[in-house]
Amino acid sequence: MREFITYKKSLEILENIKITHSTKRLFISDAIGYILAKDIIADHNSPEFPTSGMDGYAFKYEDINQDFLEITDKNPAGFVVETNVVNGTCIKTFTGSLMPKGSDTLIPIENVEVSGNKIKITKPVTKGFAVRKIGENYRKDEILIQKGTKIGFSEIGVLASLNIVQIDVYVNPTIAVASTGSEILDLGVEKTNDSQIRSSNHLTLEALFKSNGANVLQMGPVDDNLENITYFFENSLKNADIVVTTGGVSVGDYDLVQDVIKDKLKAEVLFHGVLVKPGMHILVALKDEKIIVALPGFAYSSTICAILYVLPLIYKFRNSNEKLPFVKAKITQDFRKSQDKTIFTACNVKYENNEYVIDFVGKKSGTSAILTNMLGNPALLIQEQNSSDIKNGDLVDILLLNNLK
Ligand SMILES: Nc1nc2c(c(=O)[nH]1)N[C@H]1C(S)=C(S)[C@@H](COP(=O)(O)OP(=O)(O)OC[C@H]3O[C@@H](n4cnc5c(N)ncnc54)[C@H](O)[C@@H]3O)O[C@H]1N2
Ligand code: MOO
Repeated sequence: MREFITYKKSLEILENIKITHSTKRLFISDAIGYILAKDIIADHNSPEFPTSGMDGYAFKYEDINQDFLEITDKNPAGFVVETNVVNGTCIKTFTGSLMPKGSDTLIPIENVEVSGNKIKITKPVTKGFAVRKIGENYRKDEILIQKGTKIGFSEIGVLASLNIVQIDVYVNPTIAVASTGSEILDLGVEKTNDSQIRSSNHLTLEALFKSNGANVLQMGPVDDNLENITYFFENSLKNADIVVTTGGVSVGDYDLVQDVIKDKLKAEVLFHGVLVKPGMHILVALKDEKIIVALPGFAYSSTICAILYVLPLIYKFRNSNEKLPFVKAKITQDFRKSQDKTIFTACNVKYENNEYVIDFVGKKSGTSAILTNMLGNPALLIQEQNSSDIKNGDLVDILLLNNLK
């Protein structure tokens, strides 16, 4: 009989798996979604010089009460004006232009009357008005983006403003994915008997892993015999960091995946069986520093276990500060604790009045085959192994699923 470990213990084992990280250099626009491998530090102030934030006239604030100021020059953005501002004068200056030497304040065009080459200030401003100070945006030597950050649009903008063309990122893991089972058919393959079903698992997992930053080698449904499954593993272990399968890990006569992992590959099994629902038959093993995650065949079970176990491995390979989005939520009905396991139940989630609220409207109950329960705006209600029944209005733990799509 296999020994089933607690969910907590299984996470500790996963946490202790050692991973060697590697990095590569990418052009910034190609790095979207990757994890930064080195801090980004500003090598200059931004702006480097006092810069105008509006269109108007640069002048000395001490002249604010003068009847008129003489316009002595024009100062378009992209040029450096030679003329200095002296008392009694101003220089027409535009948004993005450097403030001319001698000036300290900008009076917007809306605040003056112009006659000939003179302006009269009709609506005064405070000293330094509309002048962007040196370092307003960032200061030289400031750490602007920390190692471990996921690169998105705002990071790309900051990198471009620093004139950084390429950055070092962590290499994303490659995951080989396959589904097993003699009853499962790939898309488009014709049914030859009533017990055959369409394989959804391999494609659900490909989507999940890709949306979370992994490269996927899609191996499709694998014919359910020892030879094919062994060949699949041997081949995939050469080309991937993680190999994920579905099916063939429980207690049936035809549960061949576990036999191949244990007897043919002689992989080091870290655990086979966790006190969770769904997914109690999950098997995690190591083979020559590669990680094997064999998930149960049921569609809901394999998806939940992939979220709980494979996504954290992806985060680990990416050396990122990403975490599964566990939050607290208010439940709107009583909910019984049905088994002595950590239980993950699909629910609907919404955010209202500053809190997450969950319900189970439209959710079907039955076996772990029901993947449609994860459509819409889903979350997972988490009931700890040693917890008791939940009461309407309680604050409960949930995992937000739409953040992972
Ligand atoms: N006597 C027992 N029977 C079962 C137990 C048990 O403890 N004792 N555990 C049950 C639980 S819980 C699960 S989960 C499943 C896990 O079994 P396997 O991992 O061996 O998976 P299969 O038997 O191959 O498939 C289970 C189920 O899922 C369907 N399936 C399989 N592959 C796919 C796919 N690619 N796409 C969609 N659906 C798939 C398959 O048709 C089966 O209905 O074992 C229970 N039995
Ligand atoms: O381990 Mo199964 O996934 O609970 O139905």
